[in-house]
Amino acid sequence: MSEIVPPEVRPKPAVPAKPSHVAPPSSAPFVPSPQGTGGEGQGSGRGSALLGYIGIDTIIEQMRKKTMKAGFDFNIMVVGQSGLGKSTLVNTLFKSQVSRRSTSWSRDEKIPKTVEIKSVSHVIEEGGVKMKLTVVDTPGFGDQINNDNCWEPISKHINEQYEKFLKEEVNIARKKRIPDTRVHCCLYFISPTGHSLRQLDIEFMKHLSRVVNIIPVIAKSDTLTPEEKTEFKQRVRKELEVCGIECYPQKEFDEDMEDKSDNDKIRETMPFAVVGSDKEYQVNGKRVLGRKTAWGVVEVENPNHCEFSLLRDFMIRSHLQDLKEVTHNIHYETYRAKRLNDNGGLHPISSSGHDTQESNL
Ligand SMILES: Nc1nc2c(ncn2[C@@H]2O[C@H](COP(=O)(O)OP(=O)(O)OP(=O)(O)O)[C@@H](O)[C@H]2O)c(=O)[nH]1
Repeated sequence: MSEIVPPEVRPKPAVPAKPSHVAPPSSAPFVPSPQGTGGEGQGSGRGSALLGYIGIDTIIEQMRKKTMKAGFDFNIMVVGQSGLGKSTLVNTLFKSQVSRRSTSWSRDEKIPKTVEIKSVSHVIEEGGVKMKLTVVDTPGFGDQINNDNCWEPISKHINEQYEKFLKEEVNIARKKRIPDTRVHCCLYFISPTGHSLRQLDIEFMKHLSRVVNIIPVIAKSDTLTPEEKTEFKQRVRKELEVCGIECYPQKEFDEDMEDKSDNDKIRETMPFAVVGSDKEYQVNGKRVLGRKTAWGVVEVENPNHCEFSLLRDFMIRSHLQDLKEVTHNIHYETYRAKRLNDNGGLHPISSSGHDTQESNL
């Protein structure tokens, strides 16, 4: 395949791009015939398998290379009362110390009585692909005596990231690649009470589901029996429906029937009943992540024990890109449209003739 040349110096292509396994073209220029048999009759002598070959099928490879070079950003926010296993689950998820435990934050520190938001970034590499994972933690959420409006600082933080992105976007000399600090996914930890959602859970999800992708999880599900778990999950789904709360993946954004059928299965499984642990144990000769109890090891990645692996596969393997797209195309777009609309739709020009958009956003 030909070398990548910046657009300014790139000559007009005489021969379309081809995969490397294709023999080099003859010196004759490529002239597509009306029948789509390019090169035919030009004395090229190429095999019939190459006739009409344009090279569209190399687009995926081109995109893969570009994306690999640029790398991925993925930002997860974890929200829930203290002690529900947020740090443990995030550590389990990426099998590395990616949550706040890896920073100077110490377990002995007193839990702050206000919601303080902290971000920690790590670069994870797998199979040559780099991903910058940022975990946004919200210690102190719901830990106050009066938890009214405790979702507000979280909502403010999410909107601030949209605002940052918007400011970069409307800049005349904008960066080639705008740093993305927007929250792509919010894991909301539900306490494993076995009863129902608390008012705080409902309030949080009601307000935040409109601005961010929420994935609810039942924390520490090893503390529930299988029957209790099933009933609790059903009750939570019903409550969410009654309250009109749409978690991710939202029905209205299913793109086609295949998408709908895949997402329906996920919606029927939610909220994921998870168990977290970053400790390994020997089970049947294999090392597994688990929680050792007096009755045996709860295997975190065993789907018969909990839904951690379902959550991981869903969030990382099947829906990571979609989480980012919904964030950009729906949540950010809604923020952007409202913000620019509030601003009169146009950037006001100051008396000096300068665009005042910076000061007005
Ligand atoms: N039974 C059980 N215990 C868990 C689970 N996950 C974490 N724990 C334990 O719960 C305690 C609190 O876990 P953390 O991960 O620190 O909880 P957190 O939500 O990050 O808590 P804060 O840091 O206070 O916000 C630790 O002792 C963990 O070992 C789980 O799935 N099941």
